[in-house]
Amino acid sequence: MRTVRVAAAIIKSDRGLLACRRADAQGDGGWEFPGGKVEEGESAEAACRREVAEELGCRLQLAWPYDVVEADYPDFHLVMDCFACTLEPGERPVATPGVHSELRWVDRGELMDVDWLPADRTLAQSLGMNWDAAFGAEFL
Ligand SMILES: Nc1nc2c([nH]c(=O)n2[C@H]2C[C@H](O)[C@@H](COP(=O)(O)OP(=O)(O)OP(=O)(O)O)O2)c(=O)[nH]1
Repeated sequence: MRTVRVAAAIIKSDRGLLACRRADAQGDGGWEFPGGKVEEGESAEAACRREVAEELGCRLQLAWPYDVVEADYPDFHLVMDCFACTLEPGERPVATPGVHSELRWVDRGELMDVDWLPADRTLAQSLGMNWDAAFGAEFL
């Protein structure tokens, strides 16, 4: 099966983690962490920073490798490099029409209330369990 390599940004602010609702051709889609496909010859971190700039119009400050998530979808195998990120001071994400229909900051206790894409559910669970380790002051 075809493998699709994706990089995703788990962006933390004092309001929680940024969840983005995909604007699919059929309308509103599932919720995801912003990101997209890694291009030929590009590092996953560079792809993560590029996609956040393109889709949300803002710059990441930190981008630490958090996990690599794999999932089998009906038509492809997903390998997704996920980074624990912060925004450069003063940056504010704005949804690009046609890419995301809605943005939402999700706090630790709300992580499992979100209708995540299938690959993101276990990731969200792991983020809830490892919140302090991933986003503690000593880490970020
Ligand atoms: N960005 C992102 N994609 C995810 C997540 N979870 C998940 O299953 N995916 C899947 C959905 C898509 O099939 C694929 C990413 O493709 P994409 O459409 O965002 O990539 P892209 O921005 O480069 O899009 P394109 O221009 O090539 O269409 O990975 C996630 O948390 N973030």
